[in-house]
Amino acid sequence: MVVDVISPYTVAVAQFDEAAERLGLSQSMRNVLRAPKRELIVNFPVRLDNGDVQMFTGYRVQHNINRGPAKGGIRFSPEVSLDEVRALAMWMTWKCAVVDIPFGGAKGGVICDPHQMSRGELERMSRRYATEISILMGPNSDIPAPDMNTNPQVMAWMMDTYSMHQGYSVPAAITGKPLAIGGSEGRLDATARGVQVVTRAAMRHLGMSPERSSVVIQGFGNVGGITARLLHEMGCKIVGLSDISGGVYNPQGIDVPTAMRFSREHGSLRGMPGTEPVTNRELLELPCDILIPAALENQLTKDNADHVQARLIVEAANGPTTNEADHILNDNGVLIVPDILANAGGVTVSYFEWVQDLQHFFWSENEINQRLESIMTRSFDAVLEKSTNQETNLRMGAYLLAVSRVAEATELRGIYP
Ligand SMILES: NC(=O)C1=CN([C@@H]2O[C@H](COP(=O)(O)OP(=O)(O)OC[C@H]3O[C@@H](n4cnc5c(N)ncnc54)[C@H](O)[C@@H]3O)[C@@H](O)[C@H]2O)C=CC1
Ligand SMILES: O=C(O)CCC(=O)C(=O)O
Repeated sequence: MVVDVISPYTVAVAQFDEAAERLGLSQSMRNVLRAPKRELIVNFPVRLDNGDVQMFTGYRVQHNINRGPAKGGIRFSPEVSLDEVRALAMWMTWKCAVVDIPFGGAKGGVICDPHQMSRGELERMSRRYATEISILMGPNSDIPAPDMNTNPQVMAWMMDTYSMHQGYSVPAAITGKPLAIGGSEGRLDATARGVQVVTRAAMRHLGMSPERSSVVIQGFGNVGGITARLLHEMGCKIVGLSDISGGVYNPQGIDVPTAMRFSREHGSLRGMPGTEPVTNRELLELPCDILIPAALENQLTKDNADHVQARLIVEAANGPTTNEADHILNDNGVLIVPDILANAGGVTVSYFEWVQDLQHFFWSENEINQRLESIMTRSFDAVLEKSTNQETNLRMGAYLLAVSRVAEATELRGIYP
């Protein structure tokens, strides 16, 4: 059997090209905005617990820094590749522009399996990776944050390593840190809270009510798990959940706090009592009103898009839908809230964290959540208005807004001759 390998960067570039065409951008501007500005590949040694030394490969890609310092998370996974990091960096550029925060786009990653590493090995790898990319990092140049399989502890090690090299603490060099060292209230929940805000807005647009809406969520980590909790609290019926080990389904509804406890105690959702096991593939095709992919890229493809039963998809993950699937879903009348808008709550509160670190003055959780809600609501409304005026879908509406903002900054700076 021939398996299609879908390049996330090809998906990202095709999305950009369509927006550039609709905006009528000059070929020069397209060339500037399409190309990643900097790509750093690092191979570095880490001592394992058994005394051996293993070489790891990591990346940091800055796609565009015309609107501000490069910003974006760090992913630890065996699947990390330069192509993936490049795509994720490009999506960060448009994401920061959609919500209109003064950052450019970047992303980083290390090829590794953190679930097979001890805490000591993970710390040594995180610190060495931070050292390797410290030539790019800095509060005015490039500010990493968490992404898949990284968390506040990894950010703390990276911040400490960067600060050791400077000779003083530089909390604003990284976001998503623990509160005790300059983290922000609300950052842990921020991506999911943003997903909740746009899901509610999209439901209102479609005339759906939480009490009569069923939800399936793929991925039960920082983004998927907290999104499940928030939508459950909002009154939605969560009927399907999954993690890397597979999915669980109950058409009568899953009690999310119980699922969280079960997952914590057993290491996965597999075997949760009162649920039926499903594969991650089957999960995406379950009967439901709202589908929220919150794990990986390329989950909705030409092979399964026609089988999706949801009428609303909210892309909590980055790049979960291929371009072919996007066309099929649009043709089938499914409303898709695109990743660059849907999951922008995380980077928005990262922006708040950076601002608080720079001014050494911290805000309450209430202030953070209110500001986040206001930015996400304003951005959703702007994207909806743009897509309505331009007679296009929400993804293209978001791209038209984002790309035109980055193009305007580029034009004003006179970056190309
Ligand atoms: N953490 C953040 O602040 C942000 C994350 N995102 C995106 O959200 C997505 C999830 O990230 P996090 O929740 O932070 O990661 P995480 O590491 O906390 O959780 C990832 C979840 O996905 C599951 N998973 C991994 N591989 C899978 C597979 N092949 N099939 C099904 N499930 C699988 C894992 O078991 C876990 O439940 C990623 O696409 C990430 O780029 C987007 C914006 C911000
Ligand atoms: O919080 C940030 O700076 C970036 C989070 C991230 O990696 C993302 O939005 O995909």
